[in-house]
This record gives sequence, C-alpha cells and structure tokens, in this order.
Amino acid sequence: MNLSESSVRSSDSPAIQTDVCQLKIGFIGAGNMAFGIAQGIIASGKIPPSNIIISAPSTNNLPRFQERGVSVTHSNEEVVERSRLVFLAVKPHLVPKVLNGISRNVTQEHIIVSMAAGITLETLEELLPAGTRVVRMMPNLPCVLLEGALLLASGSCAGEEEETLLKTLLSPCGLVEAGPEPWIDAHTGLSGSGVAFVYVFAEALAEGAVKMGMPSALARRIAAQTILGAGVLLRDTGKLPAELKAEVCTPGGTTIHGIHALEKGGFRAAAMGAVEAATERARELGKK
Ligand SMILES: NC(=O)C1=CN([C@@H]2O[C@H](COP(=O)(O)OP(=O)(O)OC[C@H]3O[C@@H](n4cnc5c(N)ncnc54)[C@H](OP(=O)(O)O)[C@@H]3O)[C@@H](O)[C@H]2O)C=CC1
Ligand SMILES: O=C(O)[C@@H]1CCC=N1
Repeated sequence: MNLSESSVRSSDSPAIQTDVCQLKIGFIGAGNMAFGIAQGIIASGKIPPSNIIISAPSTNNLPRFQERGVSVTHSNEEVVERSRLVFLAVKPHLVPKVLNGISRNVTQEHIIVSMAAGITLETLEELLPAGTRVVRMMPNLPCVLLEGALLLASGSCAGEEEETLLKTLLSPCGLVEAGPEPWIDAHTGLSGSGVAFVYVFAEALAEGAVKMGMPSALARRIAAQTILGAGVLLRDTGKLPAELKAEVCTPGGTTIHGIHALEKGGFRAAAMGAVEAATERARELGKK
C-alpha cells in the first residue's frame, strides 16, 4: 500500500508523506502483546523488520525480536526519535512514568497507540504534548498467531485516517475494528480477558473428560480442537451461536442433557458476569 491509498492525516495534523513500507514503527515494552503485534506487522510483509525498533529495561524479552531482525534498545526516547508510529505496550500502571519520560520527544508527526488496559484517551492526551495524535487499542493474545481481535478508538487529534492506517497495518494480526472509546473497555472484557475465560472453559471441558476416564493429555488436545473448530464454524458460517447449537442438539440426545447441566450451573450468567467484571475493572484502572 502506498500513501496515495493511506495518506495519514487528521484535519490539523501533518500527513505522513512516506510510503507505508517506509514507515518507522516503535514499541515501548517488549512483552507478550508487543510480540504479537510485531509478529503480525512483520507477517504482512509490508514493513521490513529493520524499520521496527523496540525498547525494554531488561534484556529478558529482547532476543526474540532481535532474532526477527527488529532493532532493540533500552531507551524509550530512542524509540520515539526513530519512529513515527509508536505502540505503547507496558503495563497500565507504568503508562504515566513512561509517557513523562518520552513526552518531550513526541511531535505532531507521531501517532501514539496505547494498548494499556483501562488507560483512557483523556489521560493519554494529558500526558502528551497538546495536539498529539493518540489512538487507544485493545488487542488479545491470539495476535501472536495472527488470529487476534483488536478494537481501536481515536483521540481528539486522530481519526479515520489513523484508523485506516492501523487497520491496514494490523489486519494480519486478525480482526481489526474501530469504535467509540467506551467499547474498548467492553472489548477488554469480551476479548482481551475473554481469551483467558475460554482457557478456563477448555480446562473444565478436559477435566470433565478426565473424570469420565479419558487420559488428561488427550482430553486437553481434544478440548483445544473442539474450541478451535467451534470458533471457526461460528466465524466462517456467520450463523448465530443459537443456530449452530441447535444443529448439534439432537432431540432427547446427549448435547441437550449437557446444556441442561450448564444452565443448572449458571454457566451463561457466569460468562456474562466475567465479561462485566473485567470491563468494570478496566474502567477502574482508567480512573485517575
Ligand atoms: N497480555 C494480554 O493478553 C493483553 C495485554 N494487554 C495490554 O498490553 C500491555 C502489555 O501487556 P503484556 O505484553 O502482557 O505485558 P508484559 O508484562 O508481557 O510486558 C511488559 C513489557 O513492558 C516492559 N517495561 C517495563 N517497564 C518499562 C519501561 N519503564 N519502559 C519500557 N518498557 C518497560 C517490560 O520490560 P522487560 O522485558 O524488561 O520485563 C516488558 O517487556 C498492558 O498494558 C496490557 O494491559 C492488552 C490486551 C491483552
Ligand atoms: O488482564 C489484563 O489486565 C490484560 C488486559 C486484557 C488482557 N490482559
């Protein structure tokens, strides 16, 4: 893609005039999510790994980036100086400290993309120079395997053009959507945290089979494949969960007996409550 397709500009902000292939990308924080997003960007083949730079205080996580041709540093300021698009991938409580450290290096040429759970656009904008183009993003762990689900929301100086650039860049990571900021916290519950809820379900399914006599390693493999297959069917057929459920439930058969047990256990309310609790926690993390 060239920037005739993606000339990235908000009303009062400078356009990024370079080709997307030339875009310099930085990551502050080199943990699991930075790795997932960087993998997706590299997999797209549009950005050479040498155009990506990443920082972390220790060397614990840097070698896996280095092995892929990404530049590494311990200096967050160097990341900002050498990049135009900067992903902030540190834990939420570190965001103020990190932004205070880089703020004087940030210009209106930069786009700052935070993936920190709960940290609001308002807080990010307060911690950065006036006029900074800021985007909040919530990814999830399967980005690592290019099967993620990401939601974007733009700050007051960013908008459709920044979102278009990010969608193009991040689409190899999985599903990328944009929406109003309040949806980011809900997406955190549904998908960012939701991945872990699915693992709890996977564990419980497998343990059910172990209880019924199956060896645990086999039960775990089958649980994983069952969740994968069910997810792909749901995504690729476009059918409602209820429709697919009806296709599995033979009247008087095994499935409906199992579903009755789930309903008696309050499974549906528990799952809804988990998304609600995680969303509320994201909102709490965002409070100043
Ligand atoms: N994990 C997940 O599933 C999801 C996480 N998120 C969000 O992504 C963000 C990152 O999470 P995750 O990748 O899991 O976290 P990790 O703990 O895996 O990684 C955090 C990274 O931040 C680095 N770091 C710590 N202090 C600094 C600093 N002062 N300057 C620069 N880098 C620093 C760490 O360095 P070092 O390598 O030296 O330890 C580490 O590389 C969080 O805000 C989280 O809310 C969002 C969605 C899903
Ligand atoms: O648990 C957390 O706070 C982060 C955000 C979403 C997934 N992990």
